[in-house]
Amino acid sequence: MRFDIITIFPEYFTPLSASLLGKAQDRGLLSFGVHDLREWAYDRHRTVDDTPYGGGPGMVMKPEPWGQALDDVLTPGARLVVPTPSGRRFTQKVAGELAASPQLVFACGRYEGIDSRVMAHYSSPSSGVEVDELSIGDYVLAGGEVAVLVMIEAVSRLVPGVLGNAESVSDDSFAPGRMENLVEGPVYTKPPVWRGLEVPQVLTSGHHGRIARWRRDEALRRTAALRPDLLARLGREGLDKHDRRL
Ligand SMILES: N#Cc1c(-c2ccc3cc[nH]c3c2)n[nH]c1N
Repeated sequence: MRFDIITIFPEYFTPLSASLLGKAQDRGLLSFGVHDLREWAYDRHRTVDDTPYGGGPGMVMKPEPWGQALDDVLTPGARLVVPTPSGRRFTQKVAGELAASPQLVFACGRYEGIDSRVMAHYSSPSSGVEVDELSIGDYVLAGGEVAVLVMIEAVSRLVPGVLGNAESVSDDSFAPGRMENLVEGPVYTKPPVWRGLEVPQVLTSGHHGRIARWRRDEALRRTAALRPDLLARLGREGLDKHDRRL
């Protein structure tokens, strides 16, 4: 899977060569291209912003450099992802959708955002590109770079082979299927007792059925306590007969 990022702050993306993502690149599972938008700003000062039409505070990113950059970077079948506080919520389900794309191109806005004609241009059916304006949450950042790091990490770990055999995405919080609309329960490792606190006995019982049941019960309890909004979404069809006993 190919990720391309267009930004005026390429240095934000040096972490991509670290840890999980670095190893996945070395194994040829993922590839990244980080591009400085100013390479497509041809005036002497490499200008990428200007004052907003209609007045108002701040600056808006000019369409011309973005058009040149995206024309060069996008390939057929790519998805263009534009982080914005006004976008569709980025969720585990959306991450799964994006993970199916051969190429994701991320447009990192700054200032008051990117001239809206850029998204309109690439949203037209003739462009052959799918455009997703996405938000990682209801708070305001200074630009799209941090949001892109979040999305890349969430999407990359869903690409087959990126996670080791020991790790699984199917039991993740929010994972489609049995964990959709649920958060994970508590986790434990050695020592069996720490500062007087013991590991729940069921986890050392070796009884896999009981362990699976306990984990689901704990996931339901934690979801009810921490994310009742998700539990409401789960609805009765998402609960099995045992769950309803809780
Ligand atoms: N995704 C996302 C965002 C942003 C965001 C994204 C792009 C720009 C460009 C200028 N300011 C931005 C804020 N703020 N909060 C979110 N959840």
